[in-house]
Amino acid sequence: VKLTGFELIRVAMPLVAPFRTSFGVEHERDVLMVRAVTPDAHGWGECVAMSEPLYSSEYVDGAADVIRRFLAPRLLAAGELHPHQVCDLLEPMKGHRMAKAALETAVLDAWLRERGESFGAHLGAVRDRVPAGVSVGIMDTIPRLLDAVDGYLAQGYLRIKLKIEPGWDVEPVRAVRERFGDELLLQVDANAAYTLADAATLARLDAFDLLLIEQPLAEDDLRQHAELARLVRTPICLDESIVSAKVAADAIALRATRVINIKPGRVGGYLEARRIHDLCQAHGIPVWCGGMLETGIGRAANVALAALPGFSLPGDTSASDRYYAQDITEPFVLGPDGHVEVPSGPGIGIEPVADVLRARTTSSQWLGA
Ligand SMILES: O=C(O)CCC(=O)N[C@@H](C(=O)O)c1ccccc1
Repeated sequence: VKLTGFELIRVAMPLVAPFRTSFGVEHERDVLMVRAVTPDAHGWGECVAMSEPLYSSEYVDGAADVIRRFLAPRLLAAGELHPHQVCDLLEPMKGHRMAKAALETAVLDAWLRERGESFGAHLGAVRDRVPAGVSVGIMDTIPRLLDAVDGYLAQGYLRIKLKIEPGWDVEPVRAVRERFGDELLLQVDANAAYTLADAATLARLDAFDLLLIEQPLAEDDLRQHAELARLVRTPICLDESIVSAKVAADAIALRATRVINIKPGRVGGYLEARRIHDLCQAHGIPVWCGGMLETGIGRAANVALAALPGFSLPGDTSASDRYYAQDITEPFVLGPDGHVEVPSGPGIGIEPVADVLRARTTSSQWLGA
């Protein structure tokens, strides 16, 4: 593609309800969107960085700054470039994977729209709809948690993921398992809130036939997760730790993980996400698509990724109304079978609704070639 420039757009996205995890409560997302413009098309990328560096070291103002000052100029200086060259062009700049992912996705989306090829087709999707799981935050009381889970199951979600943290783990999980029965696909996400000293507590979760325990220990605790995996029967799934295919290979070799949550923003983009998918398939490691409360822009690309053959577990590819009363795009909805449809149009196959984007935009900046 021949890039004429990038537009950085910040949008304010109020959440339908506060979303509480082990690192805090979110009421609104301040989302950085990247629009890549070429003479014949434009493409979209959503940066998944949060407002504060709580999930990882990245945060939305930092992502905008590193794109403005260091990353976009390199791509604009390249003139003509293939989307598959973006990660090599940006490699000299260390880290900032969520910022890089947004740029690569926008360039890839523009290139695909020019060619009339869908994101799913390009990545190797084998399905036109994917099973939807839902992430349930930490609640004030167990009755409130049970009501929330009941509501999501009534909407048709096929898998429940419960956020846990020390003090909110065994009892809430027991209550959900007892209330909704043994058939319910149930997993937990600790967001790195535990240490090896908590192994006995985490082992008590083995009683509830969970699909997996997600990221119980710190992001850089690969060896410790391998040790925990010998003390706990439930499969360990890594999220924050898996920042690249290289680290995924180490985690698999160390037996630190038996399932991997793939988040394109965390690993630097959808092309690296596909490399991790391919690596995991080679090792018989199931993967699923994680979520970062994306708007319909990021959601569209995630749903396409979740349609690849190795994505054998429902992902956090919920409907738009899980987080937003009004999405920036036409909303993703849950079908009667608890699945979400993979967009089939060129590129990510969806566009922001112009007047919603305008109404939600808090700032925009043009970075010209
Ligand atoms: O459904 C979604 O998009 C969110 C799923 C979810 O729980 N995301 C968690 C996570 O740790 O995976 C998260 C929430 C907020 C910020 C970062 C991460």
